[in-house]
Amino acid sequence: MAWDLARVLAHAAARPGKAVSRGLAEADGCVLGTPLVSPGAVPPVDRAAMDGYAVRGPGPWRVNGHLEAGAADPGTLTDGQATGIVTGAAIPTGTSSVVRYEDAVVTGDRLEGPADDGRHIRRAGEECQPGDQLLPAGVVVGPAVLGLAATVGLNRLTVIPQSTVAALVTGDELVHRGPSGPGRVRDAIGPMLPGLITRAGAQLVGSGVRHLPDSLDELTKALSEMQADLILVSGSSAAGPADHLRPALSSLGAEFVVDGVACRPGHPQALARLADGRLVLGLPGNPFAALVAFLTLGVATITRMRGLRLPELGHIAVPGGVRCHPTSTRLVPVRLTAHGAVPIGHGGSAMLRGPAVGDALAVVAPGPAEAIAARLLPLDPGIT
Ligand SMILES: Nc1nc2c(c(=O)[nH]1)N[C@H]1C(S)=C(S)[C@@H](COP(=O)(O)OP(=O)(O)OC[C@H]3O[C@@H](n4cnc5c(N)ncnc54)[C@H](O)[C@@H]3O)O[C@H]1N2
Ligand code: MOO
Repeated sequence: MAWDLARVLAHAAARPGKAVSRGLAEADGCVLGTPLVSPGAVPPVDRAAMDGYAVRGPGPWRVNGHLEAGAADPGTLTDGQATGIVTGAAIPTGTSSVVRYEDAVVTGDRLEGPADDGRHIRRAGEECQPGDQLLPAGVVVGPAVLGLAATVGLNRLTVIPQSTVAALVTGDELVHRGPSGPGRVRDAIGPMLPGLITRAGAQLVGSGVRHLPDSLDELTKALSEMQADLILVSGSSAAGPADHLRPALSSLGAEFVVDGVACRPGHPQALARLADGRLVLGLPGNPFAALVAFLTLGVATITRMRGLRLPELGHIAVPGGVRCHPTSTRLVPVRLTAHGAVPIGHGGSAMLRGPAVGDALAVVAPGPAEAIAARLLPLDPGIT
């Protein structure tokens, strides 16, 4: 299956989560399920934009007191009156201007200074009016959205919650500390998965990445038991005697959405749906191939679960050219420069050196010779 089609099918196969109401702190990283509408005006009243004196009419003025930031009733000024005020405090009724401390000349209770009408005043409703739609549904909730929600007085947001992802790393040869050696391969996929899952906008469930031996029974049991919207399984995607993913999926009656992708690396990746709707993503055991598979099918499914559209990938020039594969899409680690993308090598399917120093992957369409342009797939799935 062509790489682009596999991505689209993976996106279409996932179900968007149902919108729920969440407190602001718990809504971080979720997607707005309904538009963010301001219940009131912001600011609710006219406020001082600078520390100084609220004044009325032309100077000089007589200073009659000082307003604290939390003063509930700022009172009223008459012509020729001034009151000390702090940034953000409600201004007294009748205020025509605020004179900054650094512009003020104070002699006893007499104040002089520049006072253009309306200067240094934040008007009520200047940021928004009651009922204004500030953000549409489908926006990812980040720090600024949380701050905005609080500014307009909201305590909760309606959001599509993060989807849940479980991660299984298989392989009898894998070790999790120290170097590789004869009969030992250091697990390089397990350490990548939590960050990839979180950056993609999902939540790793269980007690983190789970390690399984090459056993059909154990894999089948784990797949039938793990409660998550998406289950990642690395290292049993090919056709060898220890590659149990496809037999396990068959025994569970799973239906394949994608069964192999025409891309290099990562061609054995697969996505299947279990009878109860949970999705299972097979990540090839070669570490760069596993990363490519997560960025291809994993990100597409999580994107849909978040209620988001599959982002279009932008095009970039590859001025030095990059070799095409005749029938498969190539995913090539590149550095981004002012002139375009530059392949950086070390992009073999068992290597992570290229992607670790790269800024992105160039998506090189199949073709007979060399490409001088490609699309860009972010290596950080949090970047769209
Ligand atoms: N007869 C075929 N053999 C292979 C094919 C094929 O189509 N037909 N495809 C090759 C490609 S391409 C890939 S990629 C791998 C996929 O293999 P599996 O997903 O079954 O994974 P393994 O066989 O267990 O491992 C392959 C390779 O990767 C190393 N590995 C596995 N897990 C990890 C890990 N967590 N960290 C680091 N390295 C890992 C493992 O030791 C093997 O060297 O199959 C090819 N063969
Ligand atoms: O295509 Mo495999 O997925 O190269 O390593």
